[in-house]
Amino acid sequence: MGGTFDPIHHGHLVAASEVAGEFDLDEVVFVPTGHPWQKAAGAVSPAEHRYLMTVIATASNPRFTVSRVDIERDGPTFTVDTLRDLKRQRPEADLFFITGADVMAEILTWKGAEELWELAHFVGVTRPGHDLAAPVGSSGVNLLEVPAMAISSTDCRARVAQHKPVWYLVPDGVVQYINKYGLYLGPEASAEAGHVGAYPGTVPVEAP
Ligand SMILES: Nc1ncnc2c1ncn2[C@@H]1O[C@H](COP(=O)(O)OP(=O)(O)OP(=O)(O)O)[C@@H](O)[C@H]1O
Ligand SMILES: O=C(O)c1ccc[n+]([C@@H]2O[C@H](COP(=O)([O-])O)[C@@H](O)[C@H]2O)c1
Repeated sequence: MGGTFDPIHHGHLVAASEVAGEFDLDEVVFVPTGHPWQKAAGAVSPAEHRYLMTVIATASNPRFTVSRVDIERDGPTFTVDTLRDLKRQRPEADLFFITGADVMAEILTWKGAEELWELAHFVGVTRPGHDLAAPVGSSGVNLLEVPAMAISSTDCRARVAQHKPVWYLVPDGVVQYINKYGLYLGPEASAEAGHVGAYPGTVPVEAP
């Protein structure tokens, strides 16, 4: 499952768990993006924070792992590269790529979209507020209804910035990580609050 995970939340985890159960997957690899070029013109937290929050969130599930392939590759993150890297690392694996309905609707705009269907089975899951459909011209795409989790990373970031709780929207360890590093407060509020490790700023998203 690829994502920016800024931060990872229970919508991601429920989607991954449901797909793993439905398709009897041996492993779900969470792949935090390096440079998510289609994210809104704003900014994305440093990859190491997003990676570590993903590790914390998935640590208790023996079938969940986290890959650094996208954060270690320079340049914009393209799923065609992600899938090739994962296939190189696991030549015997039958790959599935999990997306929510919003992302499924965008796949035809991705780099090398026409090749993607041969590299993995795509599984689109329902997400509140979005219609779920297989992209025109795709092949081998599965659609799955999962328990509705009206949670987004955007909303979690906004809640933290407004000093509202994110308990139970994200795993407890992720709440504590966000507080420890003063994420999503903005650099000034974070420094004033004297958080461990100065807030390292944000990384502008660059289009390819
Ligand atoms: N609540 C949810 N239910 C189902 N799928 C989800 C949910 N939230 C995210 N996803 C899916 O998880 C993947 C990674 O999403 P991402 O990390 O961009 O989270 P997000 O909540 O959409 O973030 P943001 O609000 O910053 O855009 C995408 O395929 C997305 O569709
Ligand atoms: O390959 C692309 O061009 C492409 C464009 C946008 C998003 N993706 C992938 O879609 C997944 C979800 O991305 P995001 O930005 O919604 O967190 C993640 O794995 C991204 O790398 C991929």
